Amino acid sequence: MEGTLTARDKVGVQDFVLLDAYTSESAFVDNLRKRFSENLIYTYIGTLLVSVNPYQELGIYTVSQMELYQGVNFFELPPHVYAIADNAYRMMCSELNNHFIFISGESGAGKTEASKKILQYFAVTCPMTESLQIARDRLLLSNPVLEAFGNAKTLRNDNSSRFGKYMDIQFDFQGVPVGGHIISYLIEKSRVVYQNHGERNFHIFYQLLAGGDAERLSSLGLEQDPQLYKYLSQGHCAKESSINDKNDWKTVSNAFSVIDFTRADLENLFGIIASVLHLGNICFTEDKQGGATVPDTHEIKWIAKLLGVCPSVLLEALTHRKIEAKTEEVICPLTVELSVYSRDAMAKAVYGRTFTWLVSKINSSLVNKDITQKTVIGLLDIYGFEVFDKNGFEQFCINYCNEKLQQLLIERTLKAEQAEYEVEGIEVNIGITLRVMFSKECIRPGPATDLSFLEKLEEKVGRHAHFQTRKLAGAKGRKRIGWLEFRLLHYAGEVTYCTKGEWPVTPILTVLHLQVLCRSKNSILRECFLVAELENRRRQPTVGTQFKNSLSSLLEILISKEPSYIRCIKPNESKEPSKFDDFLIRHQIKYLGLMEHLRVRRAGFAYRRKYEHFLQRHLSSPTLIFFNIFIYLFASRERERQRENETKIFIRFPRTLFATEDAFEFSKHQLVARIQATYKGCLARREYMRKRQAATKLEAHWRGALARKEIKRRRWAVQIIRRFIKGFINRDKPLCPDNEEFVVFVRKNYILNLRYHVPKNVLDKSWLRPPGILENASDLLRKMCVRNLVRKYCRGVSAERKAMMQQKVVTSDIFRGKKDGYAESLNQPFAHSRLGVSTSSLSDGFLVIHVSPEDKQQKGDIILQCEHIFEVVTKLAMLAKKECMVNVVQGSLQFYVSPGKEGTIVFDTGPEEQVYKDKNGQLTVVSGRGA
Ligand SMILES: Nc1ncnc2c1ncn2[C@@H]1O[C@H](COP(=O)(O)OP(=O)(O)OP(=O)(O)O)[C@@H](O)[C@H]1O
Repeated sequence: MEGTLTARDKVGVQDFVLLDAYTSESAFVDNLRKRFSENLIYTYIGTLLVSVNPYQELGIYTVSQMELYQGVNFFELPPHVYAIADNAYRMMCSELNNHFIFISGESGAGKTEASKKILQYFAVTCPMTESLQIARDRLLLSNPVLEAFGNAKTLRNDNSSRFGKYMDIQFDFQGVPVGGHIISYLIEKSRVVYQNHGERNFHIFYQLLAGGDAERLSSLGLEQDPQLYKYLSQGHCAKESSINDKNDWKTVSNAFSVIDFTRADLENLFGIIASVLHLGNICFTEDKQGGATVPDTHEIKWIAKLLGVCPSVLLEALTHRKIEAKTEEVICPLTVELSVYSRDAMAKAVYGRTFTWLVSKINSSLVNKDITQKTVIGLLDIYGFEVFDKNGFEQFCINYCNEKLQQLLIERTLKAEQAEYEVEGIEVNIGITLRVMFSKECIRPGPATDLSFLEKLEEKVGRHAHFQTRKLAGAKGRKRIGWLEFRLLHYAGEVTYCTKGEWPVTPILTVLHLQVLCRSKNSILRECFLVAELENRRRQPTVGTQFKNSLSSLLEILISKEPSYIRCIKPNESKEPSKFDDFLIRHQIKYLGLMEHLRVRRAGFAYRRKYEHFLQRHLSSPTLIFFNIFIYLFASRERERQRENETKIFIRFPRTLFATEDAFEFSKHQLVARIQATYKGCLARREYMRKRQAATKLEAHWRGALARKEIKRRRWAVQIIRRFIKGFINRDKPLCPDNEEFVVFVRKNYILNLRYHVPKNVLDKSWLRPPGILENASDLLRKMCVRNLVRKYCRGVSAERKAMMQQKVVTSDIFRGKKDGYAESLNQPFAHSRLGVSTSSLSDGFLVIHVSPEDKQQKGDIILQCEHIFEVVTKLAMLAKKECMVNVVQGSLQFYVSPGKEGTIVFDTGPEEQVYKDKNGQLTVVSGRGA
């Protein structure tokens, strides 16, 4: 309903219950038309689905569509056949009860398609185990086989189901489809022998001829051309462009292999199909006695071969009949006309029972061997109400069935409605009169002639208000009813039935037929025609009684289940897409009882929802304001209707609901924003909490790891310290495990420290104090160090300095302790230059002793003259260990008189030796010329 409300302005209303003019058929049709023109073929009447055949593919049956509807509240999405299927399935799963979906409508309205869509929906959306896929495939593939044998092209539908079908899909407690069961109703056997112009026989005949290979056809004595067979060519449309028999044959052959048909089954089955075709081609001529005879027994032979019967017995069964008197039996020949009737009767019976066998064979392949099967959903695809120009026994049965089913619907729906209103404390006066039209006399075996049958009817049900014959009708109605007709007023309208010919009040099979068929070698036929039937022939129920019985058991099946309804409507007779024939649709609306149904739904209130659902949808702040007003209005208007156990809100006028809905629409954006914000907030909060938790966890882990590391470190430190202390305590002991580490550490440490404290020069006597255990080593090291320093020092001493030092040693030997000032002199280096001796190269006896003039007070160099200059100079040099200090100059030599003042001695040779000082103070020494 909510989905309905959303889209109501766009294309009509999606639920007829929301129509203002709900009593107007025109408004109903208008709404249907409006939606149909937009390809919206589905509309609800409450929970009933109205479907208009679109006659085109609309793309609304995709897997994504199925997923869309899966598990969604019925009213949340636009009407769809999937919504009905899903609703039934969910209810079945949650309440563990049985359901059925009743699909009705006239031929071509789309019932079979709807049931196929539902089956596909279950196949796709239900949970599935691998082993149960076979059951699912069989369920799906039973359809093409049933359609091949039970469907035919009619003027109204190229693939018209010519039988009613009820299919149970069985589910286990988990909602997995585990099996199925099919019940067929009233296959249209007359089609086997006769088709109207433009119609065909059952598809299987054409499929076999078109798709069967040459070998198979020849083994069945068949030709490919369907025109050669009388039973296939009466409708003059054996070949139909919209039907691909060859392809369909492939599908059916494949389906046969999936649903457990053995080779022998297929041989027998196609033997029967071929026999029916051969039967149709048997021609009778009149013999001299007026009896029927068969001039060409070609067909008889083939039938006898295929069915495994005796040809002469078969021939006799077709051309004779047995008259059973009290004591004797007489075989009488039939006329040509009766032989044709007999032949057709046999063909119909053979095909009809073979179809029943086929259904039971399919059922045995669908059977669920698992006894845990829990619930079922039934699909009832049954012919809708039929009103033709000429209505016979079949229409009577179909309409009887529809009447019964309508009765069931009314009982279930109305009672449910009424019960709901009562529970909710609301009074309803629906005013529906159930029209039970059929009494058992209508279909009771009666006399053989059509007229006497009618008279019997008049006698039994003549007083019934809804029954009329020409005799019973007043002067006005008389003209409209024929002598052999009767008229019934069904819930969907008047139908006039003709009793001529088609009312099989007695069994149509003769004893001779049964005798042939019971003894057939074809195992299918033997299963279909039991010998026991021959013996109990008189007690066999008529077709009508059989149908009535099967209908009663169907009703029993249905009564125990929860119903859902789909009403299919055919938009036009020409099978064209987008063509909406008002007249035709009105007619269907009428006989499908849709207006009646709508009236019932609207008799009380257009809208009823549980309070919580209603509030859930509308209780947002902007709508709340409106809602409050609305509640006030509602409460004041309906106050008298309040009862104690109210659980639902009922709104009578759609406009009130729409106004609420408009307010809802108006506030939708705000709502969406708020929902979005709340949702995002919720997501963000969740994310934040997640991160926070993660961070806390991470932090805890990290801290734990750090703490563990710290503990490890401390433990290690404690061990080290302990070992250190132990080592310290045992440090003086010989090297042992207790002190080894400590000693190594101390050594290492001492040596490392020592690096920074080694003496820098030979005079530095400092030394790092060693620990006790290292005293020896330290001593050795110190010595090595000193030696090293000394060596280094010695290497660094120049020869000059060495000489000076040697001189100092001599000085020491001479003066130490003997002469004052010696100690002070120690620091004063001896200058090399402080003492030098110079002589001239000439023969004079002069020598100059150079003394360094550092002190200004002191005198300068000493000039000496001696006789033994060579000896003096040599001894001086030797004394001073300074041979090199003797300087022998030529010409002149400089000397220091006093610091800063120099003098010069000029040496020269002359005739005589002389020493003189000139005016400048310059001293000149002249030595005599050598010899
Ligand atoms: N929902 C749909 N979408 C498209 N085409 C459809 C739909 N329903 C029916 N049709 C078309 O209409 C044709 C007739 O439908 P279908 O055979 O289901 O009718 P029916 O009511 O079962 O008729 P009958 O009572 O004769 O068996 C289908 O072959 C198909 O072409």
